[in-house]
Amino acid sequence: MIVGAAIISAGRVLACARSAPPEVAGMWEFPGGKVEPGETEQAALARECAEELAVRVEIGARVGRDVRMAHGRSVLRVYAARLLGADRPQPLEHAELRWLTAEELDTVVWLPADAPIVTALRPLLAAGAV
Ligand SMILES: Nc1nc2c([nH]c(=O)n2[C@H]2C[C@H](O)[C@@H](COP(=O)(O)OP(=O)(O)OP(=O)(O)O)O2)c(=O)[nH]1
Repeated sequence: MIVGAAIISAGRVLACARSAPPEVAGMWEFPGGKVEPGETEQAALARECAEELAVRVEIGARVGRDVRMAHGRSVLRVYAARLLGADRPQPLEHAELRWLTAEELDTVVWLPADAPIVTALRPLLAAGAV
């Protein structure tokens, strides 16, 4: 299971450009990663957001459906999240971070598996529902 966090603040979602591996460097994703054995999905997201962005997050509702990845062995699941305190994301592992409005979601090239998530996120973001 791969989990991702759609971190939302003031009507924008945080998009992160991968720095590696070369095949996907420069493509955009939600911060996150593999859930480790014995870890809840929420704990995995909190850990990954701390490692990748140096922020604390509160995890909310699921966004979109589970997406089976190309090789069929893992699944991508994304949750809405919000920043805690005055924490501000830093690109500790990513090439670049951008805050995107609903209208700007298509201005970056997302990893292919993220397409249905982005489609589900767009109306939620536009309506201020997340
Ligand atoms: N984090 C994240 N990974 C995604 C997204 N979409 C997508 O296809 N993936 C894929 C890319 C990778 O093959 C995999 C997650 O890898 P990762 O490198 O972020 O995970 P990780 O930190 O746990 O991995 P590792 O370096 O410890 O092996 O899921 C997304 O939106 N967020």
